[in-house]
Amino acid sequence: MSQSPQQRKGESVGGVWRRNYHGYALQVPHSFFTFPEYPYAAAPPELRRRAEAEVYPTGPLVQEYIASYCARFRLQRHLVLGARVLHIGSQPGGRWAVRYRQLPGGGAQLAPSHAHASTASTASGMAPSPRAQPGPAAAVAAAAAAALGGPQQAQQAQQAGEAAGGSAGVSRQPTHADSFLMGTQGHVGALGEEEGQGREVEVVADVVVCATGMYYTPYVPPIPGLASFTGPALHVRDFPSLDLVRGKRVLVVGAGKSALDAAVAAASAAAGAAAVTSLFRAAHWPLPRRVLGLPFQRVLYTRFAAAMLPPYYTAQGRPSKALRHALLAPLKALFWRALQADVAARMGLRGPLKPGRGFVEDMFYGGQIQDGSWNEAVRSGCISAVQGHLAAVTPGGVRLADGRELGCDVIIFATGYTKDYSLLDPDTLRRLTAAGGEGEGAGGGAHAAEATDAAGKHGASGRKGADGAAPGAEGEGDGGQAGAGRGGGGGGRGGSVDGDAGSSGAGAGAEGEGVHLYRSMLCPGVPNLYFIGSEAASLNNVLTSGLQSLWLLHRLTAALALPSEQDMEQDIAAQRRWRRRVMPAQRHSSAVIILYQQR
Ligand SMILES: NC(=O)C1=CN([C@@H]2O[C@H](COP(=O)(O)OP(=O)(O)OC[C@H]3O[C@@H](n4cnc5c(N)ncnc54)[C@H](OP(=O)(O)O)[C@@H]3O)[C@@H](O)[C@H]2O)C=CC1
Ligand SMILES: O=C(O)C(=O)Cc1c[nH]c2ccccc12
Repeated sequence: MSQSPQQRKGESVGGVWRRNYHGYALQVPHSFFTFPEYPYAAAPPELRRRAEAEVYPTGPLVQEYIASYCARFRLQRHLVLGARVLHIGSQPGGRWAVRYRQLPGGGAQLAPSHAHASTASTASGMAPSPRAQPGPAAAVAAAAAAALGGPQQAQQAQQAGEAAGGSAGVSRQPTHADSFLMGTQGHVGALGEEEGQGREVEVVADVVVCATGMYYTPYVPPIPGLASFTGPALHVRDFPSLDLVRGKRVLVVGAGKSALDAAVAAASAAAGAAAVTSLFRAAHWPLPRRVLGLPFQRVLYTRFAAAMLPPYYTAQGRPSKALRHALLAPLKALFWRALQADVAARMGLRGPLKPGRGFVEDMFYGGQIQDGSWNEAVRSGCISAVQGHLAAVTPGGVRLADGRELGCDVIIFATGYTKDYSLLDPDTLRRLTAAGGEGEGAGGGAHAAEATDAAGKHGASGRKGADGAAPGAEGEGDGGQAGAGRGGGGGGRGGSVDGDAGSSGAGAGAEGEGVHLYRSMLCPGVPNLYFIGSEAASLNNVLTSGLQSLWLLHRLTAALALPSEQDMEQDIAAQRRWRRRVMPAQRHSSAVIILYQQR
């Protein structure tokens, strides 16, 4: 099996917006993907003009916007570029020792004396330190920027002449970093070949903020025979150029946003592919840009939509809320049925293209805005849509569970992302995965069911809950999930698929339903470690990260006191029970906020 093409670029900020699949673009209007303190109207005229012309901007434009944001708030001063974090270990006194490798050509070194805002070092983010206060706008802004993508942010400005290191020696920097924001160079996949090179550096930080993103570490299911495939097999994130598919029979695995977009790109006339097949195990509800005669956001980004949801976990045990929701149940069912009917009609969803789950339950997978191109391409025969379960890869294609064989020359796995917190020391990792209490017959706070196990449950839930308003009606079954600590299934590291299941294992539970945190941001019993963006999926991620940054700012300036550890544990446990009842089990279910963002 051949390697996927690697795209090597200079460093810059932007995470997933810096490089992704061919033709990727923002699925929401750019006004919903904007730092509150930096509307497009405040951007330089050239960027502003281009954004005005693109309500749904292309990925590179979003990346430029993020870079422009960094320039505006002069965040370069706080960035360490081309730094690959190797280990984050807790130290006595609640501090963290962060060890990283400064990659050759990897940009600027940490220069504490030049740092203006006093911030603590992070794996790939930053946080204001309690000691000397940065201007809130800059601090919050920087943290929000860090939350945008993968491990991550860098800025070209400091790059010149910094062919850092070259030798593999270990240097111990000053033991206390005043302030910096750390980022690796591009995707992890691009770094593998540099393993063993560069200078190792260790710094001690008061606070670590993990802002490594929800969608950074590619997930490729462990499929037998993958290594025997003769053509390229890659994760969708490594599909930046149509050259890969010219004249080829292309198989795209998955039915999420990336999968449908990649299939449309591969089936375009410009790509000149010989054939394109979308293979998926279950269809998801597409969300058209207009629903019920209105722009989608006028319907779904509202308190009305929030009121139509199953009650939030905080309503548990409150009779008045329970009564209100019981009274509203018929209206909720009606509303979601009307919405589903409208979407199904608008997008021509029939047969296997019509999702079995109700709209609300399905949104817990992440949701996706579609402009109808994929459905149109399927209708016109440019894409063949095949529903089935991938059982094995053969040298010339794939075999499905029902025995069908599909021949193909290229496989694009648009099978989503996982988390990898294996940089954290084992004790911290154990605490993270145990948050909210262990037990309940499910093997700990973070399950380690593989996606396929989770699919078993999805399959079982099948066509129930079609009214979408009461997905909880399926009961609390945790069946099929067991045993924390399985790290399998995270192949695809190195940018291509090597079939080496388990190579990137998250170590403890990130293959299951994720880590359950207090307010999606911290783990009781693990002081000075915060998560921004990497454990929260909403329908407005920049805003969510921005709000989390503000919260953190108040927390670190001691303006905000936390509840007791016991109360936080109880809150996490209540939330986890509710999630298991209301949401389908999947890799990100501990982090899903989605439509509840309005509450
Ligand atoms: N422009 C934008 O703003 C974009 C935003 N996004 C967002 O990023 C997030 C991630 O999207 P995406 O990259 O599409 O990933 P998703 O996780 O949403 O989708 C992964 C897909 O892979 C399938 N899959 C996973 N494991 C297996 C397996 N073992 N066998 C078969 N199929 C499997 C899933 O199937 P199943 O559903 O059955 O589990 C699903 O169809 C989403 O929230 C999306 O909205 C993504 C792209 C662009
Ligand atoms: O803020 C973003 O990055 C988003 O695109 C959020 C998002 C994820 N899934 C969605 C489904 C419908 C609308 C927005 C989103």
